[in-house]
This record gives sequence, structure tokens and C-alpha cells, in this order.
Amino acid sequence: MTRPRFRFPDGFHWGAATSAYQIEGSPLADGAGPSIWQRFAHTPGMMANGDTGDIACDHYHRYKADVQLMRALGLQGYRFSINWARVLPEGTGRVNPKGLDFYSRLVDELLENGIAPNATLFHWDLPAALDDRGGWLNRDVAHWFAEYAEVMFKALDDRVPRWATLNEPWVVTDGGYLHGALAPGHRSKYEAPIAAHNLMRASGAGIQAYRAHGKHEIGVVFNIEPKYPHSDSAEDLAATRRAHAYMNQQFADPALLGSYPPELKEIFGDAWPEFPADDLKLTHQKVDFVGINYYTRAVVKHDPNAYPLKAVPVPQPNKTYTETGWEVFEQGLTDTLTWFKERYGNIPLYITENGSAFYDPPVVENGELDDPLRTNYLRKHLKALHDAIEAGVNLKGYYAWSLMDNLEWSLGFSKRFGLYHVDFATQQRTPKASAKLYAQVIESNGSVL
Ligand SMILES: N=[N+]=NCCCCNC(=O)[C@@H]1[C@H]2[C@H](O)[C@@H](O)[C@H](O)[C@@H](CO)[C@@H]12
Repeated sequence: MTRPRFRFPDGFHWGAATSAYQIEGSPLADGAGPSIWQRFAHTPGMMANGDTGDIACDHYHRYKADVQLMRALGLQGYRFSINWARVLPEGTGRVNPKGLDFYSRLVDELLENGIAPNATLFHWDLPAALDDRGGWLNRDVAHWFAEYAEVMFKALDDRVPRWATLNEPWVVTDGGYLHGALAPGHRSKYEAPIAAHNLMRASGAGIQAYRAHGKHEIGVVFNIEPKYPHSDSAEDLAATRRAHAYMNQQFADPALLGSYPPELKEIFGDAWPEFPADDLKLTHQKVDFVGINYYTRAVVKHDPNAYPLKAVPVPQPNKTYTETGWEVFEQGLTDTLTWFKERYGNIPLYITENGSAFYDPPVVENGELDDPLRTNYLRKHLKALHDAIEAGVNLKGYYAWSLMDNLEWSLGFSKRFGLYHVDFATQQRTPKASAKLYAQVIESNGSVL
């Protein structure tokens, strides 16, 4: 019997992902300290509709029922993040046992239901107390992060087989330090490179701590958005190169090559510091895997007025765009994975996030909501994933973003990425048709595609 066209390799890992501030709620419960997102969300004007993570999906209280939702899909893994300030309310020093206990209970519930925990130490919610001490702009943050990482490894590594240090450092620096749309809301071309550099120093220090205390796997998670030139003019090709270096190499290169791409000095000019050479020895640590978050691509053209890249994305005609303004372009996922393999070698890779926000009219049929656009996005991207594996990429697994609708950062609850719909007034979870497809994909290891 011939093998089904899109059957994935035996042992391919199927999961779903969330993050602490987006789903947990109760950000200050049981001794937790505030994070910069707790502060940012309560700063007037920062969040769409004034939405905050005060309740979100109330996962802090509903985690057992949410694990049953994961089990209903047949998930083999669940990628979640740890709210640093729940465990270390001041960011360093005193450990809050009730904060640690929540994550211990979550991990036990996952294991009891045959779901492998995949824990991310930092998914944007830096303790506010550390931001008061300079946060990612203070070189000491590498030590603060390593101290936090060691607390978590000692507490949970006996039960957590896979860790990530950071989630998407590019978004933290581009959104939080350059453009100011995300916490902590700074707007400085001088601060952004320093924050970026210290994020990767901290990730390196966290990996070093894992080598001393951990028994399983640790990696780091990057968002990668492939860049395609609008034309083959020299200007557009150079603009595409700058955009690619800024988003896709600025963090992976120091982590995996121990160097920065030359375009960064070109982009930031006098705002690009001369970093101590030893720093890149710290950022360049062996990783057990890399997580790639893929959503979309960008077609890029030169624009002398665009700050600081002198490059802008070009909307594509006759294409489907999601509610977050991202073009549906599944070929970009295949291209991203083959590029990553060519540049960094055949490191084990996971797609740690992939998904889409669409306004799906909630049509309830036999207890599920129909979401044709999201279902189509999922199907096309899983096929593109399979193409990358056939091209020789060492792809180990896939985590759908997201398990359930949640707080889409400063866009609030208006952008829905979930496989499960959440009615935030009642906290009712309802599986979407995309959840049903995903469950069939997991059950058949892709053969159903
Ligand atoms: N322009 N543009 N381009 C695409 C760049 C994507 C940057 N944002 C992400 O990747 C975030 C990631 C985050 O981990 C999660 O917490 C977010 O909820 C999802 C959805 O937004 C994605």
C-alpha cells in the first residue's frame, strides 16, 4: 500500500501553544509580582478596547479543564510560558512558593494526561521590578535571567523534557524598545540594539545554567518572516537584505554563529554599539533545538523615509490577509525552513507557533464553530511543512498557535487565533472546525491532509 502523500515521519510531535499573560489571568494572585505587561495593560490608551490580562482565559483557575481540551485534540505536547514574576515577585531573590506551585500542578496535570510539557521561560512578561532596574537595558539582566532559569530547572526539569529560554526576542525589541507599541513602550533606536544584545546574552546564560542543572533539552524560539524583493532593482534587493538581517538574523546569528550580520551597523549607524567580543562567546551556546514561529512573509521595497530600515512591506494584490494584516503565504514556511537549514546547519527544529486570526462568524453546528479560513490556513501550512521535511529539513514537531482564543497583546481580545473559541463573558470554550481538522491530522499523523 502506498504511503499517504502527507503522512509525517513516525514520532513527529504534535502540540499547541499559549503564553502566560495571554491566557492565565490572576496576574497578581497568590503573591505574584507585577510584570511589565500588567503595568502596560493598565496604562490608559495602550490596549485595544482597554482589554487587559486581569482575567483573560482564567487559565490560572481552569487549567485542569483546559488540559482536557488538549487531550480531546490528542495533543502530544503543550507549549506554555512561565510568568517570571509569579515565581520571583521581585525578579530575583525571594521565591514565591505558590507561584512555583501553579506551574508544578500544571505540569503534573499534563503528564497525567499523556501530554509533554514544553516550557518557555520568557514570553515577554518581564517582572516590573527588573524593568525598574533597567530591565533588558541593564547588562546584569543576563545574571537575573540565569538565576530565574536555575530556580525553574531545579523545580521542574525532572518533569519538563523541553525548555526554551526566550520567545521571539525580535518582537520584544522592535515592539517594546524601537516602536513602542508593546511593553515597556520605549521608542529609541539606541535602546533597541542594547536590549536585543542583552536578550541574547541572557539566553546564553540561561543555556549555560541548563548545562549545569538540566537533564533534557533546551533551545530558543525566533519569529522568522521570509523577505522577498518587490523588484530586482539594486535598491529593492538591498532593502530586502536589510529587512531580512534585521528580523531574521539579528538574533539567530549571535545565538547560532556567534556573530552579527553586517547590515545591522548599516541600519542602526551610530546607534549600533561596539559590543565586547566576549559577549558573543556567551550568546553562542550549543542549543538542542531551535523553535521557529512562522506566520507570514513580507515583500520588500526600498523607501528612504522608512525608519530605520529604509525598507517597507508591499501589500500583495489578490491575496488573502488575516485579521492581523498578514498575507497567507504557506510557501514562505517551506522557504523559511530550507533557508534556516542552509544558514545554520541541520539543527533539530520545531515550528513552535503557526496560526491565523480570522473573523469567523460563530456558526455553531453540532457543538463546534465553523472557521473555514483558519481551517484552510492550517491545511495549507501543514502541507508546506511536509514539503520542507521532504526537502531534508530536520523538523521534529509542530505547535499550533493557539490552543484557544486569548489576549492578543495590545490588540486585546479582538484577534482570535484559537483552535477553541473562548466566550470571554462566560469563559465557555467551543471547538472550531479547525480544532476538528487538527485532531484528525494528529490522529492520522498527517495522512488526512
Ligand atoms: N508584521 N509582521 N509580521 C509578522 C511578525 C510576527 C510577530 N508576532 C508574532 O510572531 C506573535 C507571536 C507571539 O509569540 C504570540 O504571543 C502572539 O500571540 C502571536 C500572534 O501575534 C505571534
